[in-house]
Amino acid sequence: MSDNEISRRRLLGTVGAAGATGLALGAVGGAAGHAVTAADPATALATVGSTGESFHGEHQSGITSPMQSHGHLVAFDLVAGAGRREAAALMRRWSATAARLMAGEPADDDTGVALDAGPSSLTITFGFGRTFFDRTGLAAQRPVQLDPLPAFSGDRLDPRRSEGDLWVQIGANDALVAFHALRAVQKAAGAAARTRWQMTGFNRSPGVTAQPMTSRNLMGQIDGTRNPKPSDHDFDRRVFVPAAGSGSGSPGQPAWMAGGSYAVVRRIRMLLDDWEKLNLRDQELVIGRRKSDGAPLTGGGETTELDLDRTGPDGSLVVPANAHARISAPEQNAGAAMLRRPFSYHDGMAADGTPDAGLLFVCWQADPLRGFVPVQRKLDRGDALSTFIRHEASGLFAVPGGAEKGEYVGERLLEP
Ligand SMILES: C=CC1=C(C)c2cc3[nH]c(cc4nc(cc5[nH]c(cc1n2)c(C)c5CCC(=O)O)C(CCC(=O)O)=C4C)c(C)c3C=C
Ligand SMILES: [Fe+2]
Repeated sequence: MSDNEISRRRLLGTVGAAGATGLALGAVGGAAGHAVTAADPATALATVGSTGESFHGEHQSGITSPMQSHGHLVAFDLVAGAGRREAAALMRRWSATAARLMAGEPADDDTGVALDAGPSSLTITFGFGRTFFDRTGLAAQRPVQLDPLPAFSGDRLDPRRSEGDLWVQIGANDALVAFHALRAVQKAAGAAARTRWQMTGFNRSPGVTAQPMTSRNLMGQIDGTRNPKPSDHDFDRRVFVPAAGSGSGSPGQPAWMAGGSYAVVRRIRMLLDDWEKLNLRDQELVIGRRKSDGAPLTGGGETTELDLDRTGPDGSLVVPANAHARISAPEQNAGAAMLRRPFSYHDGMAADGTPDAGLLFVCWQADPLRGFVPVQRKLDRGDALSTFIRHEASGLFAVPGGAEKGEYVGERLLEP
């Protein structure tokens, strides 16, 4: 064991105590304005570093886990000649790597990038794309839910940054921990799979607002208010595939998907130069909610229901007919709903000089035909927001249930 590993483990030994006592965030990182070195007096690990998510469980982590400040989405294709055996070995390696990193332990042949940091709420989530099943001879096991998404009129999709045999979502509350996990996953792919595309995103850092609050996107809106909540009576039914025979299931789901979910991934560019030219009132009419606090234009606070029938003194609807929050509401889409868990992205400047920035939109549902598809169909026809966004890449992935101890993710598909 190297000295670095020893010091990392020593540091991790403080994790339990730090987490339990709930350290003041003021202790993080030492004084501002000078570089903090190892010679400075030690402080225990801050809550943000010491918090960890569990790799094992009924569902994979990274679906209902709190949104993290740093993320990587990466798709892989199996190499020519790699089939079911190689895919099973790959999922075994990836699961072992994820379990270690999420516990704050180093990977095999560790790069050292995350040494000294705690788990930092790292999650690593694995999914299978439609093409995975033909490549591995498992076409009979492919869920119909992975049938291609319909083409939408506003789509400007780049196939080189879309789909893929395998998909990995990485999230962490530290940029180095997230990058370290990305490299470890890529390295563990070995000779079996090659990166097809990779995207990097971010959200607010934990602790930067006076109270915990719904995140903002790069248009400045509070985004996520009306997400289904784990405490909702129908949350599990909406988000996760039920076990066969539970009586509550989506039809046609294979047994290996029990406890799993479907991720729709869209890289949605925001046309920020155009958006930022709109005055505040017009920006709020596009969404149907106030920008400052996310409250409906019909009044109340962030969590007050929209009054979709309310008209103003001139007789026009207060929440316009084409407002995004109206068109996407479950009440307008036969109950269709999804759990939105996005990252923002900023990839510098596009060739035309505008910011290449927007939303890595990731949404989770038990069946895309009862979640993303009907809602996007409706948005595609008449959403006021569509003038200011462009869907540039797309992916649909079956994300199996979580692994029990001693099991790897996808084992129920690959070695039933
Ligand atoms: C097909 C699904 C959706 C896409 C694509 C989408 C893109 C998108 N949305 C925002 C900003 C906001 N969306 C809000 C609400 C909202 N959006 C969707 C679906 C998609 N959005 C749903 C299902 C909902 C909830 C509707 C409801 O339950 O009533 C909001 C309002 C606040 C909130 O509830 O989260 C904002 C703001 C952007 C910027 C965007 C693409 C870049
Ligand atoms: Fe939305």
